[in-house]
Amino acid sequence: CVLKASQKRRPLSRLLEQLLRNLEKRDPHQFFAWPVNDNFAPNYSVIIKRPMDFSSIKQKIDDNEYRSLNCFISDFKLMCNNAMKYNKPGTVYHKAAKRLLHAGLKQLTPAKLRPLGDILT
Ligand SMILES: COc1ccc(OC)c(-c2cc(C(C)=O)n3cccnc23)c1
Repeated sequence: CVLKASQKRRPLSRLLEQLLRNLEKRDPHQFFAWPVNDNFAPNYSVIIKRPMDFSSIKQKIDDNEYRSLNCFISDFKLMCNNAMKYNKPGTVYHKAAKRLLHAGLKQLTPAKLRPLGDILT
């Protein structure tokens, strides 16, 4: 069937959704799935000025807020760096963030992205 204009996803959005799904697989405990709650993380909103999580990234994709792949990658790095800033080294969250950042950036190298064609140009 022919998709209505409203159902057509922009090529960049379709790519970012695919990349997001692959990144989420590297967060098996879903520590990064939702915004961190101050009730579980004392003073989180005081220490972390720009919170970020996978659900917020998904919302930004759906709202067409990402104008480029680099903006998407910046939010992914922000999310991981927030966790490495708030949580002390050696904690489960700091270690999970470090692993996620490392694994995620390996998925986002030009060599890995090139097969996706000139969608990025
Ligand atoms: C233990 O189960 C959960 C469930 C959801 C969480 O964040 C969405 C977190 C969580 C995630 C984080 C992060 C990412 O810093 N965190 C920091 C302190 C206390 N809890 C958390 C933990």
